[in-house]
Amino acid sequence: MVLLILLRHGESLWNRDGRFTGWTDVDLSENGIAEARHAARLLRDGGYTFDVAYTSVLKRAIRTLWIVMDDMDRMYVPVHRSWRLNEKSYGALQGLNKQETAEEYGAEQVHLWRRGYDVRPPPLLWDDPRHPRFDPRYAGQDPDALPATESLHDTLDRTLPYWHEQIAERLQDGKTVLISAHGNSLRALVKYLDAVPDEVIADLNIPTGYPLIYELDEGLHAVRHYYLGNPDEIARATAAVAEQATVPRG
Ligand SMILES: O=C(O)[C@H](O)COP(=O)(O)O
Repeated sequence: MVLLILLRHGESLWNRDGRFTGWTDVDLSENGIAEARHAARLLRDGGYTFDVAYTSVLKRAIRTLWIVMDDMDRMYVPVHRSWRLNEKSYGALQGLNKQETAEEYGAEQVHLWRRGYDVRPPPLLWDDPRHPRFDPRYAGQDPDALPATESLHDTLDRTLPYWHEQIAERLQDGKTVLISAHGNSLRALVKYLDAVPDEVIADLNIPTGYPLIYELDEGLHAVRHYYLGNPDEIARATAAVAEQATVPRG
C-alpha cells in the first residue's frame, strides 16, 4: 500500500475576495497561512510523513508546502515544481469577482465555466499582458502550448503526463508523495484516480487546507481516500467552495 497526500493550498487573497484566480500568482491570506499550519498539524497528529513533494509554480501552493514542511520539520525533503500542477487557467475571467460575474452572466453560465468538464472560460487574448507567454517563469515553454484558458479536461490532459512521468514512479518506489496544488488541478487528479465520470466531477469540490489521503495499491489504483480533519468543518468548507458563485436571493 502506498500513500499519496493531496493538499489544496490555504486560502489565498483572491479566494478571500471571491475572485477568479487561475494562473494569477496570488499569495496566501492570513487565514490561508493558518490553514496551512492547521494542515501540518493534522498530518503530524495523524502520524503522516512524506518523502518527496510536488507543487505548482504558483506561490499559494508553494508557500503552503513550505509551511507544512517547516511545521513538520521536513524542510530537507526534495521538492519538484511544475506548471503542469498549476490551477486551471480561468482565462479572461481571472481577476473578476465570482459573484458579480454570476450576476452579470447568470449563475448557470458561471457554473459551466467553473465546473463544466469540457467548457472553457473566455480566453485571454494573445496580446493580453496576463497571457502566460509574457511571464518569465514559463520562458522555457513553447508559447503556443501555454493555455489562454482551460476546461478541466484540458487541465487533466496537461497534468496527467507529469503524473505518469514523474509522480507515479516515486509512488511505485514506495515513497509517500505530497502534492500541494490547487482546487482544479487536484480535481483533475481525483477524477483520474477514482475514474469519476465527466458529469459527476462537476459536483466535486475540494476545500482549502485539508489533507486528502489516498491509499493506492501496487498498480497505483485508489483503494480508499479520506480527509484529515473535523468532518463537519470539512463539509462546511466544501459547500462554501461550491457556493462561491451563486447569486444572492432577494
Ligand atoms: O482559480 C480560482 O479561482 C480558484 O482557485 C478555484 O476556483 P473555482 O473553485 O471557482 O474553480
